[in-house]
Amino acid sequence: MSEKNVTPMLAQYHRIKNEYPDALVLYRLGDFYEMFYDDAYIGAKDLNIALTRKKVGKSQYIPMCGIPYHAADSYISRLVSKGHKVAICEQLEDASKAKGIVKRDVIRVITPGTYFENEKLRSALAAVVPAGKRYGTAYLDLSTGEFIASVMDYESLVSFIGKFQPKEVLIPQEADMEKVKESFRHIFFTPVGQDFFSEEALDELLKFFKTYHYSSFGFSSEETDALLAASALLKYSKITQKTFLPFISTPKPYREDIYMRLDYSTQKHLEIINASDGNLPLIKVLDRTLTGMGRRKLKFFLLHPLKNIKMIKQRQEAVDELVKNSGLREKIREILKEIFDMERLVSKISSGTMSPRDMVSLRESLKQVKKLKTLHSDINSPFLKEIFSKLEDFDWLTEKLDRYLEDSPPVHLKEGGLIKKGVSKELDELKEIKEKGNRWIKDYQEKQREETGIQSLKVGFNKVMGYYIEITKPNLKFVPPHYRRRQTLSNAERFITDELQRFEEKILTADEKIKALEYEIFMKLREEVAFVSNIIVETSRNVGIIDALQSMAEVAAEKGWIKPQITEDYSIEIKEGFHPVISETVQDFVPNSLVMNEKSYFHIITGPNMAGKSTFIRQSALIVLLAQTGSFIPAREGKIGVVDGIFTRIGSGDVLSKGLSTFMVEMLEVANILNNITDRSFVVLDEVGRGTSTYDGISIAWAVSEYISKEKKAKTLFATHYHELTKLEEEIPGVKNFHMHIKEDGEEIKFLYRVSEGFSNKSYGVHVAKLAGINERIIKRAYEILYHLEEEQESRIDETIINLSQKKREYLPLFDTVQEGNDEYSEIIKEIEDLDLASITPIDAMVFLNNLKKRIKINKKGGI
Ligand SMILES: Nc1ncnc2c1ncn2[C@@H]1O[C@H](COP(=O)(O)OP(=O)(O)OP(=O)(O)O)[C@@H](O)[C@H]1O
Repeated sequence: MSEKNVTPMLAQYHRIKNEYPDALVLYRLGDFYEMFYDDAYIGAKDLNIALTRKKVGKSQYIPMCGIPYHAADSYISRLVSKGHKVAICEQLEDASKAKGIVKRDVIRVITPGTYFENEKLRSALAAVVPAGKRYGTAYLDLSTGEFIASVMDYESLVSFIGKFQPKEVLIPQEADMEKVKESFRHIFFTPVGQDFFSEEALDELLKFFKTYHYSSFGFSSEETDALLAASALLKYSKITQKTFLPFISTPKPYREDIYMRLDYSTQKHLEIINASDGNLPLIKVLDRTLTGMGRRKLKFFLLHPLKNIKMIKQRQEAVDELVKNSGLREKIREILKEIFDMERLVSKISSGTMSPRDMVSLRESLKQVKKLKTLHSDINSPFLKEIFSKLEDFDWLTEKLDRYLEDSPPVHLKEGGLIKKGVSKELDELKEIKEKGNRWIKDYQEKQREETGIQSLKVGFNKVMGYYIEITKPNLKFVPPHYRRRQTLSNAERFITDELQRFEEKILTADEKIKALEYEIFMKLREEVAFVSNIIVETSRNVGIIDALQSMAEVAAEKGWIKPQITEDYSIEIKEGFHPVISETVQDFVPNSLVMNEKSYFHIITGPNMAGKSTFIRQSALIVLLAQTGSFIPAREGKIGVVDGIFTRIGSGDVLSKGLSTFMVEMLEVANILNNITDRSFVVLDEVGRGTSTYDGISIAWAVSEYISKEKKAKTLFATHYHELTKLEEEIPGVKNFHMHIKEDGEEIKFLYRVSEGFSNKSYGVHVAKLAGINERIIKRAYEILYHLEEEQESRIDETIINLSQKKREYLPLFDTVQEGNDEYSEIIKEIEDLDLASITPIDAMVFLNNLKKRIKINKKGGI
């Protein structure tokens, strides 16, 4: 259709759509939001609604689909969760009063990361900008105003995104972020122009927070890339929110150096926040929080265990006091129950979505905070005391809100019924007029009858005429001169007086005026609250900390967990520890102990399938993790030498990215562990090498164990079915063998779930197959094959290992064949020397190695 031929409405639509080519435009038409053209096809398909057509000329039609205005929220969230941007195009004037086409424009663009008011979607935004070998990274949650930024390496970036799980990540258009995208297929990556990450955007950020220099946020000059990412987030939020931006805290530096390393695969393997089918995640067992702020804080604590011993002890003391003083804990819990999600409420203030009911919720929450504050004097632990003392008193505000706001106002702002009597004289008068309108008319009628002596005089009302005084024809001679004629009927005449007219004006407009005036007063009140939103948010975050700490205490008290001793030592000692999650569901869970020190730090754990190996190694990692969050631990006694990170390689897990085999993922994770561990790390390996042939698997498992135990000396628990590995104990002093105890009774075996010293050289895999119900004949045949294989294999592998152990191990035997002095040799050595291990990613390391191997092969053949 040519531009000339389009209807005015369609011309308006095209103008708007041209401004938002990458968004689905929801065009408001009466009670519907309509989508046209390609948007209609997408909308109809993704929302599973009917695709219709709209007549736009004499005989022309365009594709259309629509959603009802009153149910728009659920449709929009479905579109957004599929990764669409949605531009909401509203009518900006009353259609009945508009001359010509109704004015319309986009009032907001909703994207996966900015739909902050939709609780189900849990929208949050991040931005990443490459900065040399590192990344400027920022995160903004518009529903709470939380805003953090940092500069980090690739591994930390992946871990950061894994912890915060933003729904949408802004990246510079030209940046190659394929690797990150591969790891997070459920997150939407939105490329934006370089201007989002520019000096100008940074200036805008500083202006927005009314400061001249970023140092006032606590950032150093080395962290400007973090601020560029933060600037992109602010710019994007402003552009998408258009009119109302929710409350945003000043950006705060995210200091990863105070937290232990917890990479993304470890977060997943340990099932801290989410668990695979049917399992409970750790947080479900630990969550006794009573507020939204507390829930978020607890999640943060669990994903950010501390490294700093002083900070751990501070938190521990707080939890300890709350465990011991159950009266205090109960008082705190009673108060917390009455506190709403203040952070979320405050964020609504500046976005204009705060309803009068929200305001009442905020008022009631602030009153509870005051109650909480009074408990300050009952507290001894310095950390907890400090947090309580930071709670602000909002008496002036709650008193004002009490005076102003009705106790149960309606949800909608423009319905009236929000403001109490005594706030505004004008409002009170208006309300009185409205309330007393009928009474006044009766009185007025009485007064007129008396004054005129006409007993049949009536004061009436109709929509066309308004108020009138009706006098029958015979009485017309008694009508006083100030009555003005309005209408003549067959047997009566209708009049109006100045007084009645004034009343009419008042009463007819009173209702509208009341609503408008109440709205105005409410908006002023909201502005006042907005003015102190920073302090309210600060207070509500402290409420969150109190809630998270009491939750830890509640769990510890209820389950009889103990306070571990936290030390600077290398050693870890856990007496009778149990798995915090599995022990909840398994009856008679068998506790197990773990002692690791300089003499025994690499534990190889063997044992049959189903004997409890995985459970034991995971429980140990979880206990260390819990201890370093400041929590109590599920054990009889515990002494934890602080670790700098927990690294796990467990099971096949879910495949990080499509296109990579399970074995490749396994090796990537192992490579990451080997690159990043130190002697202070805690490593958990479950069946490394399982995903390939037995010989390859054993060789890799052997070499990895040797490297970790000899070179890195990281405390490691390695569960394996490769019994050959138990020979490492003879070679490396810190390596010790353990096995899962079982009881054999003829053909039957019984799992005791007890970890004992020494090794077990049987897998009982066929036995487990039998337990699973596999046909007796197949089981018999499997035993036959097994005996045969065992005899053959044992002699071969043993021989190899004995030979190997007598030979000095070289980690780069590949170069034996490349002669020194050879150019290729020097080049290869130089490339290895130049390689920055701290910044190379596992996948790049694999590619690099592969390349070297190829070149060496060629060299061997006499090539080059
Ligand atoms: N300490 C324990 N006390 C009681 N039951 C336990 C204990 N540890 C494990 N179990 C039970 O045994 C089951 C199997 O445990 P787990 O997966 O740890 O065995 P595994 O040795 O790692 O097996 P596989 O080698 O086949 O992976 C658990 O799901 C649990 O029901």
